[in-house]
Amino acid sequence: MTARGRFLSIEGGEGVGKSTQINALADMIRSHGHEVILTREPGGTEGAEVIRQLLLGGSAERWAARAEALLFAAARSDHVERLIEPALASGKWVIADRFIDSSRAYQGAGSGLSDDDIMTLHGIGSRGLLPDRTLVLRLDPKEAAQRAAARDQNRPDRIQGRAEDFHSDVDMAFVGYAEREPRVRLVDASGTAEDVTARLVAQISDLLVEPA
Ligand SMILES: Nc1ncnc2c1ncn2[C@@H]1O[C@H](COP(=O)(O)OP(=O)(O)OP(=O)(O)O)[C@@H](O)[C@H]1O
Ligand SMILES: Cc1cn([C@H]2C[C@H](O)[C@@H](COP(=O)(O)O)O2)c(=O)[nH]c1=O
Repeated sequence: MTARGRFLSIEGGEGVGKSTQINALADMIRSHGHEVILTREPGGTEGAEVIRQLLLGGSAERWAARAEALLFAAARSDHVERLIEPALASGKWVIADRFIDSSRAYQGAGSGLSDDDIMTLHGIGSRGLLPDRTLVLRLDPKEAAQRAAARDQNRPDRIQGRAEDFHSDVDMAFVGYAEREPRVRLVDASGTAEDVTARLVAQISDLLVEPA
């Protein structure tokens, strides 16, 4: 019987380097003999990518907080059922650029829904699937904002463009998860990309047993 693959998520605020790091992390895991699938949220499947456009485009007021949370949960449900679960069942590793902890931090802590409500939606949509390990990249907010602004030529998406207080609540929520939940690890995202990759690898080394 094929051993189930491992599921990792990379989390954190805007511009901290998540998308940059998942490729380097995947290369390192592949060098240990594992097949790795990279994916992102919202998105990862055809339907979820359509929902991504609905969520990230349009005016700041396009969605009320509860509708927004439901749309993220719907996108995640399709992503889990059609991509993540089949990949894990066939022994592949999956690395997701954001997962449920983004909903807890952005729609929960940032937008006022309770953690219980977010997790109830996750229970219905995705049978409560949690990553084996969640790596939260943290960077000084000014440096992260500069990185994101340079990348996006100062055109933030609907959620990225929210107030500083919102993003600070999101960041503190991630810190709280790491304090209470052993699967969640904080990783310093300052320095070179290579420095950051080394810190990420150190946080998953216990999972990296070579396949038989
Ligand atoms: N260690 C680093 N040092 C300097 N610049 C970096 C570093 N890592 C990533 N960057 C640059 O910072 C910008 C943001 O990085 P990236 O897109 O990986 O962040 P992200 O966390 O995925 O952002 P978002 O959540 O907003 O999509 C990119 O232009 C990237 O090239
Ligand atoms: C999964 C998820 C994401 N978000 C927010 C966080 C970001 O502002 C965008 C995604 O953009 P990225 O460039 O791909 O990081 O969506 C959220 O609010 N809730 C979620 O569950």
